[in-house]
Amino acid sequence: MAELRKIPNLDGLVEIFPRIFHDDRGYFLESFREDWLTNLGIEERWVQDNQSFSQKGTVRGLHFQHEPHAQAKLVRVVSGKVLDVVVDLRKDSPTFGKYFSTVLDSERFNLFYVPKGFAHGFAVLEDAVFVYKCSNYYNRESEGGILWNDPALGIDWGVSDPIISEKDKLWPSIQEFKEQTGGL
Ligand SMILES: Cc1cn([C@H]2C[C@H](O)[C@@H](COP(=O)(O)OP(=O)(O)O[C@H]3O[C@@H](C)C(=O)[C@@H](O)[C@H]3O)O2)c(=O)[nH]c1=O
Repeated sequence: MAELRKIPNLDGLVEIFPRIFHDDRGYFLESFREDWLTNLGIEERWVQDNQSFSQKGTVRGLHFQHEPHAQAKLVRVVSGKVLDVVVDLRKDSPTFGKYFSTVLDSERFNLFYVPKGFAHGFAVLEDAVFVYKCSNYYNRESEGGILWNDPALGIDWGVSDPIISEKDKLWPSIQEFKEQTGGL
């Protein structure tokens, strides 16, 4: 059985630690079970799987999609190690603007469930193949983000001077985001 852990103080986030079976051949694990989440009352319809590779020292994020294309995500690595980061952008959330980070690695193969309403990103601590399920299709026009290194977020990414896309250098601060949208 996998171990499920709700993240205290940030409602809606769940970390999942699958049971890993090692033997002479290698290892086996269940990398997805719908009932992990439905047992917690979380219903998602996963419609898209994504995979990316990133070199050590990369940061991707912090991303979300606006409604009606908002996405919940179920993220993990298949190789390497990342620091996965989410920021609560839910309009009426008492924890709006708060972040949570957790290490995802290919020893524990832990997964992280990120509901709609959060910005998501990760810093690559060891070259990583990152895979994730999404509950809505990619929609370029609905892409949004906030600036990964906005001092107001206070995120310790564990990398300095990262490899980062031009797009990700230009997202607004959380203050600008809040003024422009009020939240997700
Ligand atoms: C995310 C995505 C990108 N693309 C294309 C657009 C672009 O040409 C190329 C690379 O896109 P990006 O630079 O946005 O990729 P990336 O920075 O890896 O974007 C991802 O970052 C992480 C942190 C997330 O949370 C994801 O939801 C997603 O936003 O792939 C798709 O075709 N489908 C998709 O679902």
